[in-house]
Amino acid sequence: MAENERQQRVPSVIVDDVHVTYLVIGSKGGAVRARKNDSRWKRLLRKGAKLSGAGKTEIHAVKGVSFTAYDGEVIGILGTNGSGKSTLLRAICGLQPVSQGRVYMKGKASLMGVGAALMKNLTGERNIMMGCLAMGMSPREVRAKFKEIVRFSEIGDAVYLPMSTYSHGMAARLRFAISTAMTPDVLVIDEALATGDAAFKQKSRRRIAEIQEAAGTIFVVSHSARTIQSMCTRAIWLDQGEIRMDGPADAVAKEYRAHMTTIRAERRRRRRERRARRLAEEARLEAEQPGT
Ligand SMILES: Nc1ncnc2c1ncn2[C@@H]1O[C@H](COP(=O)(O)OP(=O)(O)OP(=O)(O)O)[C@@H](O)[C@H]1O
Repeated sequence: MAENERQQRVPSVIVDDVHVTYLVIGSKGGAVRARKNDSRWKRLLRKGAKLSGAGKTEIHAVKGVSFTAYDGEVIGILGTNGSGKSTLLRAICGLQPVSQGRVYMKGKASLMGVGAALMKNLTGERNIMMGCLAMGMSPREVRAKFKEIVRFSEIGDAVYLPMSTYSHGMAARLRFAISTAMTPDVLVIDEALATGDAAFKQKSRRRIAEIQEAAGTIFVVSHSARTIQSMCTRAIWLDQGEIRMDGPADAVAKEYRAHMTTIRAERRRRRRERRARRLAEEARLEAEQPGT
């Protein structure tokens, strides 16, 4: 990239050597020892979790992540389950305390999928009010935006019904409409684009483009390299809490896909080997049976 182009870019988020460690409390030493033999816990331990005899488990979910995001960038965060994507984005939004490092932010971040803030037993109308207030809008601003939010979410009169009566798609559309009601400096979208029909996806992409044009920065989390490739200008691949690759979305998505293909082939190979071993063992036992 040319030096003057680099100088013109305006940083919106600086993530500086960020670590996030979860402390899970509530198991006694014996239970901890028992969990060491549990395959799920073995997986966690491989990812950096530490078991302590005092009934505490430390999960080092994000390990020294550093990068600078710029205005106008749409950054995809890629990674397998448990690689730390959501944790990192929650830390960027200030919703997750970091155990080390810092996040510097120009302006305000809005985490799309204000799921935590929305309440199922309240109507869509009340949730629009609460969700927008939580994002820092004034009651007057919310009232002014109300119709637009309902129109965008396509839920019609259901806005006056409790959210518990909504389909998954209706709830997801309302969340998207609320979280993009104002143009945030930094918009964080966690897996939300997977929901909704093709037309709504198209509409949400247009809205994202509008935010991008308003010189904001957008982060998109997805398991799908294809989504990241089609929507993002840049991608960061997280692997076990660390950055494995950071670069143009096309290049990162391509590498990630190749890596996943290798992993899947390796899993298939191991499954075949396990099956062959089991069949061989069964055949051996059968051959040892008296009278066979
Ligand atoms: N609230 C929590 N308490 C304890 N551990 C957590 C918590 N949230 C996440 N973790 C652990 O932190 C690690 C990273 O999780 P995170 O949800 O950030 O990953 P992810 O890449 O977003 O996963 P997914 O794609 O499955 O949503 C995982 O090992 C997970 O078990």
